[in-house]
Amino acid sequence: MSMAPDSKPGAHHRVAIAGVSGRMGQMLVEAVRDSGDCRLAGALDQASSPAIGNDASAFLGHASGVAVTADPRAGLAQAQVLIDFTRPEGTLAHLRACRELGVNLVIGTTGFSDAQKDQIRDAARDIAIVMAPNMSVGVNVTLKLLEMAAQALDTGYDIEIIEAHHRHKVDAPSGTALKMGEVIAQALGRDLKQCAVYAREGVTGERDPSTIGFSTIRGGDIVGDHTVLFAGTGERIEITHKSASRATYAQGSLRAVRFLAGRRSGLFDMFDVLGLR
Ligand SMILES: NC(=O)C1=CN([C@@H]2O[C@H](COP(=O)(O)OP(=O)(O)OC[C@H]3O[C@@H](n4cnc5c(N)ncnc54)[C@H](OP(=O)(O)O)[C@@H]3O)[C@@H](O)[C@H]2O)C=CC1
Ligand SMILES: O=C(O)C1=N[C@H](C(=O)O)C[C@H](O)C1
Repeated sequence: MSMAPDSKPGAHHRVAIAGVSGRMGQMLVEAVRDSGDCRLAGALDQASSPAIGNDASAFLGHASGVAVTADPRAGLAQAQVLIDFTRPEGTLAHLRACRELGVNLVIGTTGFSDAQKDQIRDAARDIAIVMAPNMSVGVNVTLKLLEMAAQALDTGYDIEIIEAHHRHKVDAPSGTALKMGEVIAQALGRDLKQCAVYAREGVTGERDPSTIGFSTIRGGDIVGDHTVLFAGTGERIEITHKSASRATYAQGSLRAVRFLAGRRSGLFDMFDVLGLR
């Protein structure tokens, strides 16, 4: 296996990655390695991870010269920006370290509570953050399509959001499905907290037309499928996005890194990064 250290003298975005041995972490290491303008500058994982102390790119048969550490200060020391795809409690620990050290943050993690989101909003007074439950261009364009569809189909259409993911996913519904619900609810002047229906069982009664329903499928290695169904009388419209590879999330994350360069504070999402607002 060839292990040539990666020097990239011209690269100017110094990127640390949290959850570096995870599905997204590994995809991000590869995307950074293959990019012309980013360089791996730190690699974080849990103290219990067998990867601690190893080179972060070893799984690619390549040496980045960056060892995986569980110490956020060590992992962030050389970084301008951290990309975090972990779990909410991990992201919040990294957020505190980023705030102390003035390191910007790209958050892909999903499953935050409202209180946890408030902590992120507060930290964005001191550092610049891009946070989005889905970094792919396709999903963010789909969100815009949903906004338009919801406005045009505001009466007479029942709205159901169906998502499918791999067997390892721990949160439900997916962050993307919830975001789709929020976008649709906002377009219709509804509050998702009041109108979301997350489960149905037994004698449910007839469907309340003001609700937005969610269905979750978990199985195998499904990367991520989302469908929004607008079911009317005599017709139905389905808007579907299917991910076949996590590379799209990684590429979107690198676009977020470039967007954050030179920004000192503020909370942004992929609509800002992609100019879709
Ligand atoms: N925004 C987007 O575009 C996308 C978002 N996601 C989200 O990203 C997150 C990660 O997904 P995925 O990569 O599939 O998950 P994985 O479980 O494959 O990876 C998570 C990584 O984070 C580490 N980790 C877990 N808990 C903590 C913690 N408390 N502190 C620090 N590190 C921790 C894990 O370590 P260990 O293995 O040792 O537990 C692992 O290295 C999920 O919330 C998912 O929904 C996923 C894809 C796209
Ligand atoms: O856990 C995943 O895999 C994914 N999570 C994100 C979500 O919860 O929406 C994005 C994508 O669907 C993959």
